[in-house]
Amino acid sequence: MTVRIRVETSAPYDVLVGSGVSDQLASLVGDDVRRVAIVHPTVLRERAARLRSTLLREQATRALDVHLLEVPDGEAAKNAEVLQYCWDVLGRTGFTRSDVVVGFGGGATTDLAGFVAASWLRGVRFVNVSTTVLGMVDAAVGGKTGINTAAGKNLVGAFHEPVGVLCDLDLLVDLPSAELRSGLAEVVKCGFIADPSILELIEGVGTGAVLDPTSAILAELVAKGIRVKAQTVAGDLRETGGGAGPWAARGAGGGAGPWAAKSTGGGAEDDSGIGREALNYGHTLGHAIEREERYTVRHGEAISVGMVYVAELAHRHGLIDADLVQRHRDVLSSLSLPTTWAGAFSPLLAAMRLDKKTRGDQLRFVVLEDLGRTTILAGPDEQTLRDSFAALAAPSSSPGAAR
Ligand SMILES: NC(=O)c1ccc[n+]([C@@H]2O[C@H](COP(=O)([O-])OP(=O)(O)OC[C@H]3O[C@@H](n4cnc5c(N)ncnc54)[C@H](O)[C@@H]3O)[C@@H](O)[C@H]2O)c1
Ligand SMILES: O=C(O)C(=O)C[C@@H](O)[C@H](O)[C@H](O)COP(=O)(O)O
Ligand SMILES: [Zn+2]
Repeated sequence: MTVRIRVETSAPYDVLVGSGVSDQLASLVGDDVRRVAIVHPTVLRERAARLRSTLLREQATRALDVHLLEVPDGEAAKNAEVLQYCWDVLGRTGFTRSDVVVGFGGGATTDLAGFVAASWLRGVRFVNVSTTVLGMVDAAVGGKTGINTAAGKNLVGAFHEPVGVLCDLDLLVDLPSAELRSGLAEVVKCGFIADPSILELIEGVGTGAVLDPTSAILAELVAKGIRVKAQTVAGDLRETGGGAGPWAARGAGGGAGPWAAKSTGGGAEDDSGIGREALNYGHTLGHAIEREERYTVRHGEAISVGMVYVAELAHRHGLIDADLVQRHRDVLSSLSLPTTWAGAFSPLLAAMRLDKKTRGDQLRFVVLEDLGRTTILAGPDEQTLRDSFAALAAPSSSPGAAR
């Protein structure tokens, strides 16, 4: 069965989820296209060659050049050097504004490919064919593209939407289970910020089915995650805040300008809706962990820890009760995702200051004010930040062991 989810931004597009949907790439590439660049990681070399053959077969009646741009696996592709390599290939092959970039891989690959498409000739069409759970439920949808710099995660990029997204569930069978779990962290995020039925499903069925790449349960969770992402970005594509979307996120932003914090010194901002920033739940600390650990920690693992952190922070500000904090630990650890962290806080605090939600000197965190309802906590005091971090220590913590 193929599920079609519409992303209703100003240039709407569909996300297709199902077995074998990558065969539909030809229909998204368009008729006036002369060249296609498929950006893929090393691990998908053979599958990318197959994707190319299928595309050429479907378009056999006309001239089409399909170039394979192999990039390093994972986060090692999200840097200026690899970006430059992609630009060089596009230049050499005469890529024009009517040609198409295809991101074929996980979130790291589609973030890079999207930024290649956003920057080449100031913007060419692109399609994502996502191959990881994390990519399907999150990275491939919504048009955030970019790379890392030495200073931090995703610090250079652009909003540039794909013209379509294909989530081929057949591709998940080769995905290492640690990667699958990492992707589920973003699904759990969607459960806490917007759709608690996700949490109920995970809690109700047991992890066997959830972690089985061929299960109907996983397919359902992927579709639910995409719906949250699609509806959230539809209301606030460029993360300017507000736009009380269907998920009723509340907090900062809105009419008073996106960074008009309504309260300082650790207050929950209060306005008409936090819009897209809700999707950053757990990411302030999570991105800092990724950077400090030189990207040896998976994105989903880092944000798993980050979600427990902001749950602790919200609890210390009287926003949520201890049971809801514990629910974070329970659901994430049931998926063998990390909920503890050891190590120094100061470098993480320094990295968090470069988070994109920061305004001036004021750190801003996405927190829950209830299950399924987010707000922004602006400028919490440093002691509370440290106390919440201390709560991440494992019961018998030794440095480096509590992951
Ligand atoms: N743009 C966004 O909105 C957005 C949203 C969430 C995450 N992200 C970004 O996405 C990235 C994480 O994405 P990810 O978890 O997909 O990681 P990833 O792209 O690094 O992929 C994980 C690993 O799995 C390999 N892989 C990919 N597909 C495979 C398959 N089908 N079979 C076997 N191996 C496969 C990759 O080569 C890589 O080594 C991070 O850089 C994160 O910042 C972006
Ligand atoms: O789509 C969004 O918006 C998100 O915040 C989704 C996140 O899961 C994702 O990791 C995103 O790349 C983070 O964006 P950033 O702006 O904090 O770099
Ligand atoms: Zn993320």
